[in-house]
Amino acid sequence: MASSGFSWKLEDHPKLPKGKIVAVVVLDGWGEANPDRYNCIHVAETPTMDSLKKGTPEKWRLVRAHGTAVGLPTEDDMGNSEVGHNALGAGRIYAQGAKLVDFALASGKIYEGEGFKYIKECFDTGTLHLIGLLSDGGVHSRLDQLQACASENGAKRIRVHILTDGRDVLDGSSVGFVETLEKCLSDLWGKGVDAQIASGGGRILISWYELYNVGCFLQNDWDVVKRGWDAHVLGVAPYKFRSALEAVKKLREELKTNDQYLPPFVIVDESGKPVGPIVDGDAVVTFNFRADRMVMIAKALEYEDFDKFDRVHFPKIHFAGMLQYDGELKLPSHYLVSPPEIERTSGEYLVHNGVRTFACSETVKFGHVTFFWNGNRSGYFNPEMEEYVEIPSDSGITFNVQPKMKALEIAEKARDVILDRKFHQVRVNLPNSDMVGHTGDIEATVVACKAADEAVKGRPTLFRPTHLGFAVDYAVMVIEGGHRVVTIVKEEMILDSIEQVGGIYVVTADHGNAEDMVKRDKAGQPLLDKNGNIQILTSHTLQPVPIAIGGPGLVPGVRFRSDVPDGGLANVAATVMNLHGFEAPSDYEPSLIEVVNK
Ligand SMILES: O=C(O)[C@H](O)COP(=O)(O)O
Ligand SMILES: [Mn+2]
Ligand SMILES: [Mn+2]
Repeated sequence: MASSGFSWKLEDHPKLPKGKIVAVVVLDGWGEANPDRYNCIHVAETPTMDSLKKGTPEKWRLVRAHGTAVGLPTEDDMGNSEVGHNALGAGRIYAQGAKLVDFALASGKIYEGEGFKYIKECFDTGTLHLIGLLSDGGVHSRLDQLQACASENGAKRIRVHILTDGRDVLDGSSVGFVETLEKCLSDLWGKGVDAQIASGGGRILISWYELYNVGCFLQNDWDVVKRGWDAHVLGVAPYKFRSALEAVKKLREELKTNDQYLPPFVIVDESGKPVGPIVDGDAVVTFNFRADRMVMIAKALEYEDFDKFDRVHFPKIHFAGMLQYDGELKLPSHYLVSPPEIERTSGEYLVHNGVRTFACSETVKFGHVTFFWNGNRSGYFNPEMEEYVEIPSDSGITFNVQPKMKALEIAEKARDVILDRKFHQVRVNLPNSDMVGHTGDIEATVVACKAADEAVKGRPTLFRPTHLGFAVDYAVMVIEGGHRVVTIVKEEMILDSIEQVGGIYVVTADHGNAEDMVKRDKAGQPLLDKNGNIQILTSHTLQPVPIAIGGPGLVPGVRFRSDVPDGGLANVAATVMNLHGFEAPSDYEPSLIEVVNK
């Protein structure tokens, strides 16, 4: 590094001071869209975010959070947490997994790589198994890429193990995807390839997150992965069908469940035998390009020593990921396409320049605000300068049941850390609008948006005198009618504490979700299904997201520039570096702010 003249040292910003406490708040799945009844952010009471918007255009603006602005193939690609947090933290736009796989397939390079050669060694005598999310959502995987991988690769026997989506795509779309895939596999029969779907189940029931290990408490649901293992690898599941189409149709109808939550099933032959368990000598490819829902199953498929659950049988296979999912762990060790090499992220620079950083979210978004933020890198850059805290998420429920999730706990943690003044950057992700938006429950999503908004700033709450013991520091006594005494306890949250320490805040989001909960036609009108019901949109959106800056530590004259109208999430890193008193590296996307004389 030194010989190339590279240095981690950042230039001082000519006008902005160092040492301010900067709160960076990411509202997950919080976009800006026209106000109507399906815009849960609009319907919810969100006084904090509404008041920030009043700072338009100097202190509040919109930034692009989808498509090419975050390294996705086209402008029809919605944003997602991985690419959104990558852009926020890395300050540059990297071609992301979806795009890299497209390139590799189009150029044929995928078949020349080490990963493909490795799995090909099994093709003469073994089966090629493809495991992943059956979807055209483009967030974790894409159906057209799966089809391309299944076709003309030289394998003589192929078994596909599907996870049905219903989250990045409409619920019920699994049926059409299975039809398309079955057609593609039956075309292969014509070419002498024995190809069929062998097992499946809903993505939430058999694939789960790994949350990246920084030595904190990790809450991974290995039972969920075991259900996937049993179905895909052992061929054991509570439901058996002769075809995948029958499976998804019947399970949806009979259990009244949706694609996300279909129980595990296996496909059996006429004698009731599973058609595609994974056995010694087989090749396995997990075809998701995105890591988080594949890392745990990848560990189970790869590690000789494994104690998370009883695998019953650990077949000797050649296993490759579509991408390498964790560069630190080198997991999997074989992969078809190299992942984006995201380096010199803002987090790493800031730590090298003396900025102490704290990051926090609850389990379901903890990896987003750490691993994804840091360019898909697990662990600390410097444990002496950083602390990452994971608040355990509720488990075993869908988040519409508890839409407030852990927003308050995350905000309280951030508040305490800000008031402690030990860290310069306090970064949080508030998951509510995204996680509850994904359930498609509009009423619960409204509650979720309100909860996230309250966590950003704080809320006044009425308590009777008997409750005076609680948070009394922030209490205000109010005399009503000369008799009744009511105590208004101000629950202080992130922006209040920034106010107290003279700090700065940056409030933004990683992509849209809760601001639009209905599928629309080209004119923007809600689409109805054949029964006249609106089609609920559980996915992210193509909408831009807000970014607001403020706080007493902001030098007068700081405002959003007007010459970066197309600014996107990747412009946020340079902005935050400026607010810490540094110029961003020259190859970063430009900062969104300027300082004018006041
Ligand atoms: O995995 C999921 O939950 C969704 O497909 C994407 O959501 P995220 O990008 O917000 O994590
Ligand atoms: Mn997200
Ligand atoms: Mn999401």
